[in-house]
Amino acid sequence: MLEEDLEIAVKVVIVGNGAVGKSSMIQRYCKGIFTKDYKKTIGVDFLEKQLNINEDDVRLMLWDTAGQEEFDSLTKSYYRGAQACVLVFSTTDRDSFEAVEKWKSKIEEEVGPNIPIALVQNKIDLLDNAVVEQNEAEGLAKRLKLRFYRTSVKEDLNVEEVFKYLALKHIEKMRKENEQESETATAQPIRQIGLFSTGGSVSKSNNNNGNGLGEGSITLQPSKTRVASKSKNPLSRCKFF
Ligand SMILES: Nc1nc2c(ncn2[C@@H]2O[C@H](COP(=O)(O)OP(=O)(O)OP(=O)(O)O)[C@@H](O)[C@H]2O)c(=O)[nH]1
Repeated sequence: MLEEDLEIAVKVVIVGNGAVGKSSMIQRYCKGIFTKDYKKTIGVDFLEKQLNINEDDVRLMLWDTAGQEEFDSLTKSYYRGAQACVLVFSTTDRDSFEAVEKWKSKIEEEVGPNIPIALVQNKIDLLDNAVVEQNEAEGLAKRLKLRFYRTSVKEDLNVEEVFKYLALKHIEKMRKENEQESETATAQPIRQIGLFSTGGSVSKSNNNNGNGLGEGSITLQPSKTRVASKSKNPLSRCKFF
């Protein structure tokens, strides 16, 4: 299969207290709509969005998780395998800001410390009723080493930027891991034929011993999160399940 027929799939989880605007953010990003009604998420929802970043086709699988504590044990199981995270709090809800560290720990407990996270202060159209100062939000982002965005889902401010940043971070991370793997593979030549890991690209160590067969090996590198079959149908760029 040709490289250009592949796309990068990224599992993104959206977390944060109830009513901060998580579902609205995904709806805005995927469907371009905003509704004033609040319908709390029961468990989890899932939407998908395709985008193109520097020639790479990326499919974001967006998991919208319930912010209410009653769903905690259920939503936690959906964090597994997440490759990026949007952590949202609201400009008008102090508790949601104070819960940021707790959400970060919850995510990292399930998926480890290296997951790219964007910290998002939503509802900045309501700055007149703000209960969180801009500098304290920025300070928290700095202390937790998270990229910080201020968004208004209602006014469609900065929403795309959040997801683009996470997609870019994921691609960067994937490239680094691939490079490290190839470096390790060249540094330690494998001397057995038939040793391989699942899927992906083939690399050959060519150590010909004179009988034409060589004593080298064929190593199959894992293909990471790439999935096959790039869809050319523009209507399929945003799906709702
Ligand atoms: N003014 C304003 N209201 C917003 C914004 N984003 C979301 N809302 C409103 O905030 C309320 C809660 O939004 P939701 O998206 O349902 O919140 P949620 O975080 O998914 O909530 P849970 O499902 O309980 O976790 C809704 O009434 C939205 O219309 C925003 O940027 N500005």
